[in-house]
Amino acid sequence: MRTVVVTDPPRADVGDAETLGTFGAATVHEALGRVGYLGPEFRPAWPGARMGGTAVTVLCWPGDNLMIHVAIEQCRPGDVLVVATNSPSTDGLFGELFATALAHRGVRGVVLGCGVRDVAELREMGFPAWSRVVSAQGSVKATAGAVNVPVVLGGQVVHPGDVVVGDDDGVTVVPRADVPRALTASRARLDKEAVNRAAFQRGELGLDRYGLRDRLPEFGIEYVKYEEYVEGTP
Ligand SMILES: O=C([O-])CC(=O)C(=O)O
Ligand SMILES: [Mg+2]
Repeated sequence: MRTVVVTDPPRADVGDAETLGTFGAATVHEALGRVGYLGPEFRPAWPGARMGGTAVTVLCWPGDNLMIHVAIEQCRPGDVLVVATNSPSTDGLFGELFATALAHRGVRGVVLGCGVRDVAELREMGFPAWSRVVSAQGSVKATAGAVNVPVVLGGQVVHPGDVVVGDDDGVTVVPRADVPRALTASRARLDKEAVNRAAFQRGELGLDRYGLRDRLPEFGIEYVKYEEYVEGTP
């Protein structure tokens, strides 16, 4: 690995990233074809956190947040800091002091493959943060890593400039080239869900609405009266 800091990488439109943030992690993930989700391990540090921004990526050594200090200078308004470690770590590499510096630069949030700390302060500040764990474990500032190189988090490759969407459901990453498709497909999905929601509010069933009732035999699903079921049960 080269200990490089890549400056000014191309990034997705920050307005588009913000819009995808309002759509949410689940909608964007579904709209793209059920891809890009970092998985259920990535949890918000406080409930209600929501954001969409463009990735500034950081590769740190476990227990060492030197490269976060280096990365902050590279962050521009509308960015999201995405922190990976080059071997698994639960240490609390990031807290409210880093968040203060990022908020000053107009950064919309942070996603950490390791731990976060100062959760109460992050909640009070309203600074969005997602991580695998909460951990008070402190860090050193000793080892070089990289900034704005591709990193892997939750099995997904995150390139600098990709869109990162986070909410209570977790985090979804959208490759920069897929942003136009994500916007169109997410809007279509939200419109479709609005129509379905209205139908469910009227009492319609998904079984009928989605044409599933006629397909029940195909799934091998049969209806059996309770008495028959009990009699047939050994
Ligand atoms: O300083 C650290 O190592 C992380 C932290 O707690 C903060 O950013 O407030
Ligand atoms: Mg702290």
